[in-house]
Amino acid sequence: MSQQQHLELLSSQKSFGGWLKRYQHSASSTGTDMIFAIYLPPKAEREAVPVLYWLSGLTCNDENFMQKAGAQRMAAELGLAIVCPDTSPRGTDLPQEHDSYDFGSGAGFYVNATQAPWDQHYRMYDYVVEELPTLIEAHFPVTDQRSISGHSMGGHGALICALKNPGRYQSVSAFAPISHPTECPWGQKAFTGYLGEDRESWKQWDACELISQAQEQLPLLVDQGDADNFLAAGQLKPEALQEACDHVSHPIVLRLQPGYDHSYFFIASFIDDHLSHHAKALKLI
Ligand SMILES: N[C@@H](CCC(=O)N[C@@H](CSC=O)C(=O)NCC(=O)O)C(=O)O
Repeated sequence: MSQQQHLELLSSQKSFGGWLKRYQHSASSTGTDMIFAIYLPPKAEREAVPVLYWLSGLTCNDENFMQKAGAQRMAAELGLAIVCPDTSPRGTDLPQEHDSYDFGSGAGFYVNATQAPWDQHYRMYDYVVEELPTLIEAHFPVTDQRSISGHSMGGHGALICALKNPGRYQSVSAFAPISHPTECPWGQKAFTGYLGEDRESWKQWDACELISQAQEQLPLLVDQGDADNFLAAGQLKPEALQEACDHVSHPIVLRLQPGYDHSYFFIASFIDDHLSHHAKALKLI
């Protein structure tokens, strides 16, 4: 099992007194090798620390957030580890897998595919919710206190992972999440490919649908730039998330940030607020 798993260290860099490391391992959920990045704050040299899981968006891998969000300084101060998985299995060569940026490689959507040939490998939900935390908690000086956040496709991933797993995360937040994937072009393309034509089956992977059945009301923190081109294109639909929350009185703070786009410049501008949100829930401050 995971305790015996071999982790191959790919790189290691000191950062704000802690360490940023990248590892590769053989993942049973995806049946492929997977790479993840982990930032361990200085405090982890003395005691176990909680973990924030960050799920990135379309076209990303484990590196985008660690290189662009500027989260390490505050994570070091707080004593918070950060783990970034990849956004899809790699190393497979399924039909059309590498043809578009919004489906297949780099676009796993954090679901468990049910449709061939994707169902053999595209099981990113199981990977990020179960396999990766089990591995992280067995190999690193971390506690079982977890939070989750993400951007765009990864914001969708963070929301559904928290909503589907009451008690597993202490807090959740998202930047420009794909809030209502069953009703936007990105989500409809991905869900048709991974989950098939039965739209009823899609609902278990849609945050707006899951809100109404939530057994735990973790307060949602969501930031959205109002100059985000994907907002204008109808891919993100934060208003649907707000409406779904209002309908069942689910707590949400949805902030429309004037002038900000969809990029990591936007994420870097507000990452400290999100880290504070998680640190409070994790009782670090
Ligand atoms: N290439 C595409 C857009 C790709 C893009 O913007 N990806 C975002 C996430 S979008 C939703 O999941 C991203 O995070 N990119 C990586 C980065 O480091 O910025 C196009 O051209 O439209």
